[in-house]
Amino acid sequence: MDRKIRVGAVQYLNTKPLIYGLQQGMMQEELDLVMDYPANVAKMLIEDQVDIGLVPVATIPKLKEFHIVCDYGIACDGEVASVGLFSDVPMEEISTVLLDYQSRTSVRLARILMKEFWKIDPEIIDTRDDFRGQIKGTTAGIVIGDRALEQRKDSAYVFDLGQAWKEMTGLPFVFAAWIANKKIAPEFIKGFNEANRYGLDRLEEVVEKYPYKTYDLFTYYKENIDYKLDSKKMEGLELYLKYLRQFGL
Ligand SMILES: C=C(O[C@@H]1C=C(C(=O)O)C=C[C@H]1O)C(=O)O
Repeated sequence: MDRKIRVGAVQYLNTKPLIYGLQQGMMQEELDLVMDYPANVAKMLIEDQVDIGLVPVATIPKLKEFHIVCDYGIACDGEVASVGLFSDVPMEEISTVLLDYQSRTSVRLARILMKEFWKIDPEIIDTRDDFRGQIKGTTAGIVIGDRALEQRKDSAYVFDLGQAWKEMTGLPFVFAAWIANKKIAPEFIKGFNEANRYGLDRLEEVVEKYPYKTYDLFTYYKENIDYKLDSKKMEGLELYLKYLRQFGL
């Protein structure tokens, strides 16, 4: 390709280590970076406004062509901390669940867990804009990203979706991966992997650059988010995609 590759990334804290190298100037001749929340990055990739996006994996079935172009993504093996079902009341008293408009993967994961694992059948409502103020009484909500790290302080009950998936399946879970909607040159992929690794190898610098008081970022980056997309993660991803087909999600 003789133009720059257009890359869409997510504006959450969990993405900072992956794009730190790019933001330090790596690959600046080869790519342009735009940032948005996950559902919008998915839309950009589907509509070909970007060539590669850090997109929710629930986008995969919506693409005519897809290639996972990086060894790193947003995944977990157990508690993820930033994706939860937040509630004032115990699980069995929840009447309504609001679904985060910024998410494509976790909202579908929540539907799977409610049916197969938690065995609850509340009213489910899609949201369009900030809805966190409505999480009260028997109305619970699925919240993702930095807003979920904040919501942990506001809700009496936090049901972690990474933890629930692990308990149900014994597997890790992949939320988002760098996915291209067309073939990308191997030299670009090699450089892109190195750029992703740059920040992961320098977490102290990343944390220093983006200080955050609400949640300990070392815990988040080292114990909650698990960035390497190894074969066990791919097994978790395959199983999730199978559930999406089974439930028509
Ligand atoms: C773990 C997270 O994964 C995110 C969850 C996504 C989704 O639900 O669609 C998409 C991208 C990821 O950034 C998070 O942001 O908290």
